[in-house]
Amino acid sequence: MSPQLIVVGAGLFGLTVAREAAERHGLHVLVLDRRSHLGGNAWSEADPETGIEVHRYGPHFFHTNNERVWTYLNRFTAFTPFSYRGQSNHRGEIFPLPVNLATINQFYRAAMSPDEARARLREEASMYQGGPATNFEDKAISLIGRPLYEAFFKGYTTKQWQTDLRLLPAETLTRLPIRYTYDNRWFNDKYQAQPADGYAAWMRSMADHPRIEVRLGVDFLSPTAEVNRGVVGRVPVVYTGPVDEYFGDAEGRLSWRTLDFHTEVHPTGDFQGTAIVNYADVEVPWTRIVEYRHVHPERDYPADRTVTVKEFSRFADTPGDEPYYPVNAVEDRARLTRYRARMEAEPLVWFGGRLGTYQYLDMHMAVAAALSLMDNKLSPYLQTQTVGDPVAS
Ligand SMILES: O=c1ccn([C@@H]2O[C@H](COP(=O)(O)OP(=O)(O)O[C@H]3O[C@@H]([C@H](O)CO)[C@H](O)[C@H]3O)[C@@H](O)[C@H]2O)c(=O)[nH]1
Repeated sequence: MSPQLIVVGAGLFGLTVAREAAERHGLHVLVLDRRSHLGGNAWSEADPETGIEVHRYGPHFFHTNNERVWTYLNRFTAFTPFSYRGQSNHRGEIFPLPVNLATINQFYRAAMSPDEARARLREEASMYQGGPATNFEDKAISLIGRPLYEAFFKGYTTKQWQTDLRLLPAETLTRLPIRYTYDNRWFNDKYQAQPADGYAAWMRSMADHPRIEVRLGVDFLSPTAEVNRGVVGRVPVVYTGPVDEYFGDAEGRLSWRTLDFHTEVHPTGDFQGTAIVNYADVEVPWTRIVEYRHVHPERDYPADRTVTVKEFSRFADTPGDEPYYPVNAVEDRARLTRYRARMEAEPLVWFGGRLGTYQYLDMHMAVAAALSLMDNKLSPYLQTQTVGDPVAS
């Protein structure tokens, strides 16, 4: 096949673009990924000892309000309903999260009504006397007051980000709802579900098209790769790898958090009774324990064994570290502005996805952004151009 579009990165953004280009425009699309599997960080596989599906790069819970994204993805996988409900271990006691009426009442040893709880948190929050709350700490204190912030957010976020919490953006906090009901679903979205046959099957189904060729283990940025950046300017490229790496760190390294995982198999059918328990206190070195069997209660998993994964967060500063979370501290934002100018000037290259745009994208956001790139930029371009100069395959 002679590629007419090259997609670098086989994550959800890249696969959506590839599929759309193949279907809408009949293009031959070459998808490259330096990893040995599809799906980016959404990849999952069966634990060899128990058969339980484990998300290799940490838990992925699909959720969206976007009808178009939901309808689109249902072409590639069936979904089973799954609403993630959070729990947090604070000083040896389990509290429901995100902060809701049960959390507030348990924390204050009270039986407040929704109105009473609102009034109580308003009173706590009124202690905040600063200016506009634009950073994580100020935002948290101005919303829920210092006691709840210090119990459930300060220690956890310090462990997760290891950055001064006054330098983290407020949006990191506002990913989580605060509710005055007993609802502890993590997300508000209309659709909350898991791919019925797992993430690997979903990703393979997206890539399964006669005009899409996938080559794994190919690093587009390596000059010795069989297809590499030498094609830039001749063939349209959608690049979803790290943007700073693409430009040789010319504007400085963007900071990322990475995760280390500690997997254990236990001789019991249920280790913690739920999919995730967060550990709020800074003295506990891990951020959370994930027990994957609870993500698929409908499956026939072993009754006498279960697998858990402890997560530890740190800066991605060693070669080979996987970038997970853009830290997005003040100096990162300045660097990103300069990278954006370079991205604009790069001929025939469209940047996308979490790594390519340095954005904290959930799965549905990656798909929506890919569809939007097709609608607003790539499709208009492809309709007016003769796509030529196929690269040797
Ligand atoms: O106990 C907690 C939990 C969270 N925070 C802070 O809130 C930030 C946002 O939380 P969240 O988006 O859930 O967490 P994370 O960034 O780790 O996202 C990963 O988790 C899943 C999913 O959200 C379920 O957990 C998602 O798919 C992943 O990207 C968080 O960064 C903390 O700063 C807290 O303080 N205490």
